[in-house]
Amino acid sequence: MAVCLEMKKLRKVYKKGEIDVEALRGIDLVIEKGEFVSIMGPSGSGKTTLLNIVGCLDVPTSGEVIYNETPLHNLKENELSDYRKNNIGFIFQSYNLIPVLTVLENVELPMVIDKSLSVEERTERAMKLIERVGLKGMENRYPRELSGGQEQRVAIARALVKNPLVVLADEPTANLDSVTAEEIIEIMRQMNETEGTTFVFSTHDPRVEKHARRIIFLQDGQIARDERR
Ligand SMILES: Nc1ncnc2c1ncn2[C@@H]1O[C@H](COP(=O)(O)OP(=O)(O)OP(=O)(O)O)[C@@H](O)[C@H]1O
Repeated sequence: MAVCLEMKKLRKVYKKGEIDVEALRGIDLVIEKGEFVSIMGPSGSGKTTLLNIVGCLDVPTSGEVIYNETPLHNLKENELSDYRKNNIGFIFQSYNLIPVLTVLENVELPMVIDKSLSVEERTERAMKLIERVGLKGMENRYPRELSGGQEQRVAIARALVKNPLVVLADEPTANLDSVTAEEIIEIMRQMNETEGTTFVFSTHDPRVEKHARRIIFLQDGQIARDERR
């Protein structure tokens, strides 16, 4: 299997006044292409910090993140932001859709700055994903006209629209009821199987856990267990 993403001796220390908070204390982890990985652990164990660093939204205090043989620490700030836009899809617990844009426009958004695609190609690709996440016929609705589960489906379509190397999801089901939470994970799983997209998501939720193929348990900023199923 080809390596998608590698973390080497990752450390993150937050300064809180006089106090240093060690959020990550030496994470070594290899994630292969096509994996479906859940990061679990108690509140404060470092899940969000880890996803933020892997997603180029924050930088580690020390250690390395290497994507597909690209070491992120060699990139300048603007290069890092380009790398993120082109290679990483995000799904957030609060969906983060743009309220004044329709479902179709939200899904098209990551492609708008990409001049290599025509308007027709963008629309076609977005519509295909909207259908794949089960929202055909809802493309002209606004986020306020959708349920939480439907909003998260839009977010999944948006995260996938540029064929990213990896999709990172920080507690994607935190605001959903249990049936909807399982549906959302099931859609992510189908995308993982059919498109081969690598997914890394954090969760507290045991209902979600059972769908993961690999579970990394964090405890106090370290990997306590790494289970494959
Ligand atoms: N910006 C920050 N400044 C200072 N400390 C922070 C900051 N962000 C996180 N921390 C601390 O780092 C540690 C790890 O936090 P993190 O949010 O990564 O944990 P988590 O596992 O995602 O928690 P939760 O499940 O509650 O979201 C915690 O002790 C937290 O208080």
